[in-house]
Amino acid sequence: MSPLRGWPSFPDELPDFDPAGAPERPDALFLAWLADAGEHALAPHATILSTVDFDGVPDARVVILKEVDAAGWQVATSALSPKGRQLAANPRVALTSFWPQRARQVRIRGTATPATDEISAADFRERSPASRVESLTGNQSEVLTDAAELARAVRAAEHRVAAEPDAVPAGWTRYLITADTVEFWQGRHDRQHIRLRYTRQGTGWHTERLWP
Ligand SMILES: Cc1cc2nc3c(=O)[nH]c(=O)nc-3n(C[C@H](O)[C@H](O)[C@H](O)COP(=O)(O)O)c2cc1C
Repeated sequence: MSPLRGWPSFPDELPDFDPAGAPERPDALFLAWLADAGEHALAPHATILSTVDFDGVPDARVVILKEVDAAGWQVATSALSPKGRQLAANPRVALTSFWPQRARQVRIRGTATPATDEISAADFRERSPASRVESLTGNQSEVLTDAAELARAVRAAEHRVAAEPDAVPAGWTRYLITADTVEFWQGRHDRQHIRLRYTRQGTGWHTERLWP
């Protein structure tokens, strides 16, 4: 038997989820689950952003959620990065959050829209100096052939952050992800997992249960 089968997926104690009592809006339920996850997990606001590349092939990576409200889910990245270029060509995305300590998954499908330059710049300036250095270092996801070149670029970025604390790298962008569907999955040990999907309908949301 594969040794991978031995690992437990979820803790013994799982939270309950009553879809009948779920809020009318998915952002409200997401925020409630996020707050709950924050009491049990590191980085509950880390989520997987899936995009589609120029050949129609899916791509995915972890990003941090910056804001969630009735408008949607916000993330930030460089528009010059692979994912940024993919978003410019095809704004259709998915977000997937997974909180194993609570046996909860949320799947969002929607569209990403870049925020204004002012909002994106403000996002960047709120970041810690270390993460500003990281972004100002640039060349994200390019092939690194010489580690010394990275060290030089990091030093240059550190000098820049110290000399120009308001500097914003070209392309830094906040994206608002407007959801079309949001599905909440609550795992259960009896495998009768509880799934509730919200689908946008006019100005409101339609909800339906899904089979496990
Ligand atoms: C916990 C965690 C949080 C991350 N947060 C972000 C983020 O908010 N924005 C970002 O651009 N990359 C973030 N990254 C890095 C991305 O996963 C990815 O490596 C990078 O953005 C390059 O992706 P791309 O080549 O698809 O553009 C994070 C990675 C981890 C593991």
